[in-house]
Amino acid sequence: MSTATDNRRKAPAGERVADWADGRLGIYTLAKTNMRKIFPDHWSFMLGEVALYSFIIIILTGVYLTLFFVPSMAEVEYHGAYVPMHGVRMTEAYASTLDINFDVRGGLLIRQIHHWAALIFLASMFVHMMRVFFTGAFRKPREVNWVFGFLLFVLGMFTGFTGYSLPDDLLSGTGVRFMEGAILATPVVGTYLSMFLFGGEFPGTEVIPRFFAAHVLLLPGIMVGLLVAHLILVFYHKHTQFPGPGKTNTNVVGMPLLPVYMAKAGGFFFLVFGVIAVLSALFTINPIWALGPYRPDQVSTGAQPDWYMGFSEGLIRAMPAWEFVLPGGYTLNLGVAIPLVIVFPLVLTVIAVYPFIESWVTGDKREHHILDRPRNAPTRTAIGAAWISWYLVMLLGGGNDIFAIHFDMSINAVTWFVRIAFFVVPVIVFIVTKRICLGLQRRDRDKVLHGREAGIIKRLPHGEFVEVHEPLSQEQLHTLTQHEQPKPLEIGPEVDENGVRRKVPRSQKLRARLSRGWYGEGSQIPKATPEEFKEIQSGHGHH
Ligand code: HEM
Ligand code: HEM
Repeated sequence: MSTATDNRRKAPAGERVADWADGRLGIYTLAKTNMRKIFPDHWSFMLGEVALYSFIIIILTGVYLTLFFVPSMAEVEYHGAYVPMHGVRMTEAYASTLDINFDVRGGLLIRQIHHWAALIFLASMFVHMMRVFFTGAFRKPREVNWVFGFLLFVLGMFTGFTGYSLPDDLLSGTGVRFMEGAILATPVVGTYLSMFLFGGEFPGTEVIPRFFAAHVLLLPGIMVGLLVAHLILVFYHKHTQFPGPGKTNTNVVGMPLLPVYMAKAGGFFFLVFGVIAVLSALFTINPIWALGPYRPDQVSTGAQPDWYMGFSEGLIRAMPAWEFVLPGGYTLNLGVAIPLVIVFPLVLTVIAVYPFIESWVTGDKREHHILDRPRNAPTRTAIGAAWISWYLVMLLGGGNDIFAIHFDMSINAVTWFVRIAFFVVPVIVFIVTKRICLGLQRRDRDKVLHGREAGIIKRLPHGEFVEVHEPLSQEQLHTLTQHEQPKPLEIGPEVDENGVRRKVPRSQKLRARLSRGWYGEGSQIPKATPEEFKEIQSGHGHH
């Protein structure tokens, strides 16, 4: 007679491991609720993924660099593999970075991958942020996730800056000097802050070890925490989707996370890694051996920060060198304080709180899971475009010397152009973008009412030529007409029917005025009404 135990077939090994884990971690319930989670498909949703994958690549390569990099400002005489530097006195930080390039196996490639991945990481974050901005994906309930993302962007900038400074070469030292200047220009506390950061007079012997701790531990640690929170929120809110048939504020149309999305994401990771590796293998970045070690009394020509710091560099180069000595001998360096201590943080703050500003102006407190087509939010799109143009102008300002040399122009002419463009270009771009959006809305309206121009010309029996218009499909009609066209906020009459004045706070008046700019006449083209559509369809007014 056989026992019950003999009869029971042994479960496959994988299932047994899963059972074991489920008993302790509850993975079945977790997987059941999340594995079939739907992800909508659109190429622009891959931008966040590029940021994610380049961040992973940065961490992997960073760990390798940490094995060989020596974060010390102690002076040594170089005798490594790079002969032209033999006998030169330098810090251990610089010497160890030379060693990473010339003595460590794979060191140069890993260093290049780390640097290229950093540039792509910040660029992808920037473009991802623009995607979120232009489609209105930051609206309720995602405002907090916008703030998390914003913090990732700022921390990414500073992590990049501290990393860039670690090799202690002439270029990066010049960047640290720039930062010291900004700190010193801060009224009242500047000198104390600088002394605190550098552990005494610039450059001292402390800044590299301190930047190292911040670069490999503190800042990436905070970033990993924020990133986890960011992705949990993406999961929790579910992803937004572009308007289309069957897509509503209460559903998500797309592919399940497992297996489709996971397979795609895995492949995409290797694609991003591959592109960064090819870039790093082919194009030299930051050849510190050609720059030499940092010395405070030297600056090389054409010194440039990485692109994401170019905005602040432009601000400072365009600003006139205003400096006043106050009674009592206190120097106020407005030429540095205005751009770096006031304008730069102010710009960052406005970006951080933008979702709250917009919802205050529009009075829109509803949840949005369907994205805006940028043309249907002309004011927001125009603000975004104006901001990008402003950023580019400042980037040009940050490279004024490079432009002057390459285009054989006077550096003063470039600087004056940037000063004027700083005020003029964003205004022009704002107006032009808004008009383009309205033009596109008008085209949508025409397409809805009259169909798509087919490009086929027909001659009627009485001799008239007409162009054939093809009607749009139901899906296309839905996409072009699903958006709402809210009315601007009204504050109502200031005097009631009994002649009693109602006090309207100034902030409400400002809000109403801004709301008119957002939704009022001239900011949206009324979409075709069902009546207009029916009339055209029934044959009247057709051409
Ligand atoms: C370390 C940097 C970042 C990573 C790795 C990251 C990653 C992601 C990923 C993978 C998604 C989902 C897919 C997508 O929509 O692209 C996402 C969504 C989102 N991200 Fe980021 N992000 C980063 C930075 C930012 C920044 C700088 C912002 C804005 C300031 C931001 C705001 C958002 C918002 C609001 C969503 C939700 C969008 C939606 O549901 O449509 N993120 N992020
Ligand atoms: C957002 C994250 C990060 C960014 C944007 C970033 C960026 C950079 C940049 C631009 C450099 C200068 C590279 C060069 O010499 O050309 C650098 C250097 C360095 N990074 Fe990072 N990094 C990040 C995270 C990390 C992490 C997590 C680690 C370690 C676990 C790390 C370790 C290092 C080391 C040791 C160096 C100095 C060696 C060298 O300059 O080649 N980094 N980093």
